[in-house]
Amino acid sequence: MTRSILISPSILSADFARLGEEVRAIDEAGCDWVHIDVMDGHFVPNITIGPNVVKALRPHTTKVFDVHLMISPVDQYLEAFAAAGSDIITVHPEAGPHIHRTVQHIRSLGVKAGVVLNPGTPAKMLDYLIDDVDLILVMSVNPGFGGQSFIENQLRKIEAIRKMIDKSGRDIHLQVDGGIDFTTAPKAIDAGADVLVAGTATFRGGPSAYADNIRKLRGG
Ligand SMILES: O=C(CO)[C@@H](O)[C@H](O)COP(=O)(O)O
Ligand SMILES: [Fe+2]
Repeated sequence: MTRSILISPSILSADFARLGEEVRAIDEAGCDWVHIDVMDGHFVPNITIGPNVVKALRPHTTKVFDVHLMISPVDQYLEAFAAAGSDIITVHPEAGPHIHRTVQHIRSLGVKAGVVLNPGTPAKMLDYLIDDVDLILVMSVNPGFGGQSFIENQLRKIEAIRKMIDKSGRDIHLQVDGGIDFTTAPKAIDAGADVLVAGTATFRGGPSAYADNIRKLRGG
């Protein structure tokens, strides 16, 4: 089955001094979504950006803002990220006491809800969430940093989740994040992913290379 592949560049690898320009450059280069990694130095050992930056970037593109929250506790920040212009908010089950309630909360804000599985988290935990999410994200690195190596055994998890999604009959995106490059992208696609997050592989080579990088990641 051929499904269309979406590319969501992680702006973690962009030039932070020129973030607005970088977002416009990946938009013009043909990205589908913009992946925004939010880290708090507590849930993960790195600190990135908050809702004010998301809001400041919003006028630079009309593309989907795919916001990956790596903050704990997460619930108290959902309103701010929704109001800042997020289209999808993706949360880790370990980032709050009640993942099902968190997902319902995100949807109540008029935003699509994603759930993300760390490399050590089994697909099984989706059994009672799959009916309530719009996106499932498989981390193919441990969260916290760009530029890490793809963990190959996550391909089995992607395959298993693809079967769960197809069986559910629901329209759910299956996203993969971490170590996606021109070699690992086709493996993730073959396993059943339809949204690829790529930071290092999109931004490598500077703005003149973005369009080519995105096209190659998509398999073109
Ligand atoms: O969420 C994360 C890391 O925690 C990712 O979105 C990375 O930022 C992806 O970077 P690359 O592995 O593509 O460089
Ligand atoms: Fe991410």
